[in-house]
Amino acid sequence: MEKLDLAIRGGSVVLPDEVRRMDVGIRAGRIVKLGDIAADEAKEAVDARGLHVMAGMIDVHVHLNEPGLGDWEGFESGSAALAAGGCTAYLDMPLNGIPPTVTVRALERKLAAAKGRSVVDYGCWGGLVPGRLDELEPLAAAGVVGFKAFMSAPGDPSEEAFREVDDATLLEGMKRIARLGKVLALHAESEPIVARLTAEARERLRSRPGGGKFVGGEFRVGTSAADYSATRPVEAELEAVRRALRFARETGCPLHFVHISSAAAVAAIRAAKEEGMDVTLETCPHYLTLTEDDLGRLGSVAKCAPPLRSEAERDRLWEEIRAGRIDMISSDHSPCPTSMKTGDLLEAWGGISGAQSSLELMIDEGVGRRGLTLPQISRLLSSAPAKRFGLYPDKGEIAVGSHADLALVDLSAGYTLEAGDLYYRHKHSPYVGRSFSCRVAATYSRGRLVYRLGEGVFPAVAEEAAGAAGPEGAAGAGQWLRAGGRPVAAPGFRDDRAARGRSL
Ligand SMILES: NC(=O)NC(NC(N)=O)C(=O)[O-]
Ligand SMILES: [Zn+2]
Ligand SMILES: [Zn+2]
Repeated sequence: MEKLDLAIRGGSVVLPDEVRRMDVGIRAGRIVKLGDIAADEAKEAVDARGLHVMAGMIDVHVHLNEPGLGDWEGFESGSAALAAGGCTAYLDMPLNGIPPTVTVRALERKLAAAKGRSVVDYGCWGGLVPGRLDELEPLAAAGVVGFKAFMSAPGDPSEEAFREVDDATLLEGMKRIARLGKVLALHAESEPIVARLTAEARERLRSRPGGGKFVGGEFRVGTSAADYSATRPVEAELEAVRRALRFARETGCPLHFVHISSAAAVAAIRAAKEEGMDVTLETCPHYLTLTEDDLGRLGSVAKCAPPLRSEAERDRLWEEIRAGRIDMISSDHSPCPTSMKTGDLLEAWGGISGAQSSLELMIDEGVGRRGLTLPQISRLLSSAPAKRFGLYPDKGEIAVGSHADLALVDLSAGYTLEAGDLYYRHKHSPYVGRSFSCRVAATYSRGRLVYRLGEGVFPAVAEEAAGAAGPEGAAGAGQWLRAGGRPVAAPGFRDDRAARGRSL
């Protein structure tokens, strides 16, 4: 019998329904054995006693900004941060690179930028934007995992940047994406509501030259956290979610709602699921661990859209998680130069740098304080994303036959996150200064050590790096996860369109 390449011994392995002490045997990048492994069975062994062994997180929502905006983030720094956070695969959004991924040519440029430079595996979203409907089919054929549309303005107003959809584009896009068998991911906030409230907030700011206003007896200059949040109320999210669900009901388009921030939106989506619609949703660690008060305290480093909400809303989202009504967790890592995170809250970049902290936050808060189990966390971070986006059974669970994509987590290694711990190109994050009760100790991608605490990120072994080095010299062995075929329908989806006589 050929020897195992690696045995990870003595860890507590997080399986779909239980946590069990066992060894994990790896050969040729896959898990080939779960159970006791003798010392001479493997070429190499890692002592994982005292650690939990989890399936690597699959982050379905990150913005790595290449090509074009590599000075914001890039495949090397972004994927290194993900690896250090226990993430072994990610799906890159069609913005904020230049050009955005809305044509096959742009996808090719993105893939060229990523090739040999990502530490872990990655897939790519294509974009649904006005005027580019005919690009959907070629993009699907080229292997995008699905399409993403913004229902509100994405923040970069420049000519060549990604544009939000109008309703006609959204409706026609859904018809076509349904025919292509892909999922449409939506940033759901109502542009009419947000644009009007933002214009009014700007007007108020201008009419207070050099001045400010009294907030709770305290004189403040500029936009407060409450002012900013009021420009993007829960109603704006709910209206967009409802409209998108209505269009999806008409067109049969599978939907995935990104970064849902309110229990009301979760409830609307749940009702659609109960109707049998093919729809899923994600929320992000920041909506579960931070509130509007943190935005007030931290400033624009914690600015995002939809905005951080109240403590009550955060607690309701945890209830939704506990009840199994939130399908998955993504980071929505939306980095930028730190200089864009200064100035007035209304004008600062909207987006949180969080890719490195998702798994630790979910364990720290979810398991440590909210009574969730590790298998529940693992479903949210790994198996649900893998199943929804066609990566299962290669990825998403610890099972014989799966890729050896693993995060080794120390549940008793408390630490305080410092800016210097971050692998992002720009070392800001609302979690700097936060104390965590656990820490990722090591990450394996297809059986290859890509991160070890205290040692750092290992982009690739020398042979793999040869010929694959990017412009900056470092190389990553992460592979492009080219999508093919139909994704798996959302849990509970009943394909009774034919029975209802609906024509697409
Ligand atoms: N242009 C962006 O990257 N926006 C992102 N920004 C956030 N979420 O604040 C997003 O996903 O909407
Ligand atoms: Zn968004
Ligand atoms: Zn995003």
